[in-house]
Amino acid sequence: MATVNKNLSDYDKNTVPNAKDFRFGIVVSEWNDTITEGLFKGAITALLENEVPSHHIIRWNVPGSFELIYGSKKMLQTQNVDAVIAIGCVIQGQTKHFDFVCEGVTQGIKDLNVQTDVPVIFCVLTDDNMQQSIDRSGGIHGNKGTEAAIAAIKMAYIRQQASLSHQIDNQHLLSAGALRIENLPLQIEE
Ligand SMILES: Nc1c(NC[C@H](O)[C@H](O)[C@H](O)CO)[nH]c(=O)[nH]c1=O
Ligand SMILES: CC(=O)[C@@H](O)COP(=O)(O)O
Repeated sequence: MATVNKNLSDYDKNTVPNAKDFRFGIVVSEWNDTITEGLFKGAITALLENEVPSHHIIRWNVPGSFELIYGSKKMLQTQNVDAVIAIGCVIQGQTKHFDFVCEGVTQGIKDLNVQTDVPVIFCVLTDDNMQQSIDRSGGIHGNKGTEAAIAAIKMAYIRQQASLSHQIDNQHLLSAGALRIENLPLQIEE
């Protein structure tokens, strides 16, 4: 389904987990800042509407979308966040640079999701022209920042539940008598 058939700001509040204890990092590209500020507004509004305390949200700015990769990596490495939202807007110019920036930031953020334990949400517009970006950052097609914030809450919840499940599994094993190998007395053969 293309964006034209779906308003990016629409979501069912009943499907959004309780987010009041989660902390979020938001990394914002300064390229096309009229658009990225609109995306940020959509994201911060959705987080606050879902009871995320304002002091649980940390924002960093980076020069362009390509720097979202490093900025998001340092955000999740140094700040105690449950998810990161990477906000950018890449618009086709006269050269193939658009293709390389879009591919680079896409692969870079994918790599962060594979290699780290904190979900990084891809809130990067990759548009043919400024009007498409306006339409998707609070215009007729809604706000991708809103969509990204809801995704961030849902992924933070999945991360939390996965961690709890892992702890329960371990606790179950220990309580069922599966002692840790390092606690067993070692019998040294003479
Ligand atoms: N043309 C756009 C860029 N280009 C800049 C790169 O993202 C990067 O900052 C530069 O190559 C230095 O590493 N960035 C955008 O976010 N949007 C564009 O339309
Ligand atoms: C996405 C870009 O880097 C692009 O907007 C830069 O414009 P140009 O391809 O005309 O140099």
